[in-house]
Amino acid sequence: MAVYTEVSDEELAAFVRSYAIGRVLAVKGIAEGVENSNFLLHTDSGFFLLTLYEKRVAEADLPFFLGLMEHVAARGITCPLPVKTVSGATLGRLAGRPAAIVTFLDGVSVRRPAAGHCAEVGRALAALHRAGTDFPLRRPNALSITAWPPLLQAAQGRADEVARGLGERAALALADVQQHWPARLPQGVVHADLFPDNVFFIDDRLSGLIDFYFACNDALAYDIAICLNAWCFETDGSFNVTKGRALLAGYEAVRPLSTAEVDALPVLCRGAALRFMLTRLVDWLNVPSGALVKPKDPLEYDRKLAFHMGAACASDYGLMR
Ligand SMILES: Nc1ncnc2c1ncn2[C@@H]1O[C@H](COP(=O)(O)OP(=O)(O)O)[C@@H](O)[C@H]1O
Ligand SMILES: N[C@@H](CCOP(=O)(O)O)C(=O)O
Repeated sequence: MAVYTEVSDEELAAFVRSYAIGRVLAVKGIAEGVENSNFLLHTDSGFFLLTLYEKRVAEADLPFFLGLMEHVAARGITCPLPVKTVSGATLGRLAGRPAAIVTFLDGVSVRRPAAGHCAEVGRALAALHRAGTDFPLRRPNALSITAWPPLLQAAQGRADEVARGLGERAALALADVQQHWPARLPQGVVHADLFPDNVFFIDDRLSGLIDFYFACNDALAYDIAICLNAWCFETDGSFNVTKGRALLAGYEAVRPLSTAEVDALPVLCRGAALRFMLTRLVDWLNVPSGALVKPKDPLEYDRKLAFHMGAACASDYGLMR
């Protein structure tokens, strides 16, 4: 469970009084997630999601995240909407942390995505990219390629405690992506964390997207690479090319890829795998004492990275040209 910050009943009641959503009837820490403290809030007006923003979320970035949700929702993307206080603010402070209340989204995330789910995610990702086109705020990717060397440095000394050779594999992958990283791909607002736990379905139809707290400006195709990694591998570590094909076809039905994006797909997948391996590794080695959190497995992404290091072209991911 990700609850890093505890909130007293008195503090919560006072915080909720600044909104026009009635009294708190119940509150419950949420069992998923690793980044922020999340609570399901039941009030006289219904259900809401209360988030206290933790270490990786810079307070200065919150207007970008909350504004983006409002912006894309107004353009047809189903996602949580920030609830405003009676004085019109979307952001407050609770238990010493920046905090916001957003609307509750119906649906459930899928644990074992099928090709049909991957196709829906591809379409939704492209629709999100289109919806973000005219978003006026900017946020550079704080976890882009320039952030990976310090992450590796922070973990390298202890990486082999997790698996033998892990530090060396990461260093080799980093050198490789640094050498081949594409410079001028189409840019825009990317979600940057569209994992299965951040996509809801109802009756196998995609019903909404959540967790915009890594969103930023970056190469749009990098977001596709993140999704190929998160959606198209099997639990035995193999890449499912049928799922890859479905995701990419879903994406291209809404936003066709340029030749440069197609060509860059393998290195983008390597970079995306390395990024999540490194953040998971750093988190794995630094679980805050007393936090109710289950860190995610860095070795899952070590295995994905190994697949990508052997993949040469976009057809290895199911993209035919
Ligand atoms: N708006 C929402 N509506 C319904 N459930 C939500 C909403 N936001 C988050 N959740 C639930 O809370 C969990 C954790 O949220 P998430 O934003 O992924 O946390 P974190 O950013 O801390 O990792 C999600 O997996 C989902 O179950
Ligand atoms: N998706 C990331 C970690 C961020 O977790 P989320 O719950 O905010 O999606 C990972 O799997 O490493």
